[in-house]
Amino acid sequence: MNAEARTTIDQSEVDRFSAMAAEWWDPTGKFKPLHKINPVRLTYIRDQVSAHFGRDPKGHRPLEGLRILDIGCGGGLLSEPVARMGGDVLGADASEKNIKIAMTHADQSGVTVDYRAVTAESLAEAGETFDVVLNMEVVEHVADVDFFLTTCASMVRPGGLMLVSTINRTFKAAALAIVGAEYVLQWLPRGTHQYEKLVRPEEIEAPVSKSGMQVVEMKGVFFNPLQNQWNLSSDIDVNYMVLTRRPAEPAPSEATK
Ligand SMILES: C[S@@+](CC[C@H](N)C(=O)[O-])C[C@H]1O[C@@H](n2cnc3c(N)ncnc32)[C@H](O)[C@@H]1O
Ligand SMILES: [Mg+2]
Repeated sequence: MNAEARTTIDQSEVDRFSAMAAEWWDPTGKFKPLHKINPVRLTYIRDQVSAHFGRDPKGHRPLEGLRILDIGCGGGLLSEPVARMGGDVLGADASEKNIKIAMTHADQSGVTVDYRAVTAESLAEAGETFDVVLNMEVVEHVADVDFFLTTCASMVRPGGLMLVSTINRTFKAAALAIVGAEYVLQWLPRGTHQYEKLVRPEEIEAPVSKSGMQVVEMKGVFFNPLQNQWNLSSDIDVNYMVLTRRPAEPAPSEATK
């Protein structure tokens, strides 16, 4: 395929999210699962990014001054709280409708986020770079996972991080995240996730490594029905997050050794 023809946009996926855009900030609406999962993933992001950049995670604005890309930001459920933690956040989404909803909500909440209706490939082409790329719940909705991940990774500065979260392509995920969540519990509209589009850990690790980054750890995120909440877990068979980092550039004196 001609490199210029390569795109990460699966138009039917983007259209599906655009059609639900009005519901982004309704905690009981179609995005309820993302609202429910937000506390556990935000704590993980805050703690990992703080530890990596030598910040106090319990400080007032631990992410102050870090340039952060929230790729596939939707209505901004992550962008806003990350900006509140001090992050200088660029929220990018392929859907203009999502970006409009995100902008209106940020205005109303008094949070500053640089929202743009653009793709990862256009940001990379423009030479944008970031200390942290948040790549949460998007890879299972794009057209070309390998290209999407190498493009996102290319924007991570030396010494920076990328966090990827998605759903594994396993029998257990088909049973819990598709049949359970869409058909039995009806947490999500039917058709939100297609089994073939789910992403295995090695399909994240390969493009990330190819881009010169390393996997630091993988963490499962599991719903506990008794507590009615999501927790971190060592089981990455269903929902999981991958923390990756780009090695820092060697100091000039070391580079010449
Ligand atoms: C499940 S939502 C995740 C939203 C947000 N990251 C979160 O976790 O709260 C997936 C989002 O990815 C966006 N999207 C799909 N394909 C994309 C692409 N190729 N580039 C950028 N955004 C994309 C959709 O429009 C949608 O808003
Ligand atoms: Mg998803």
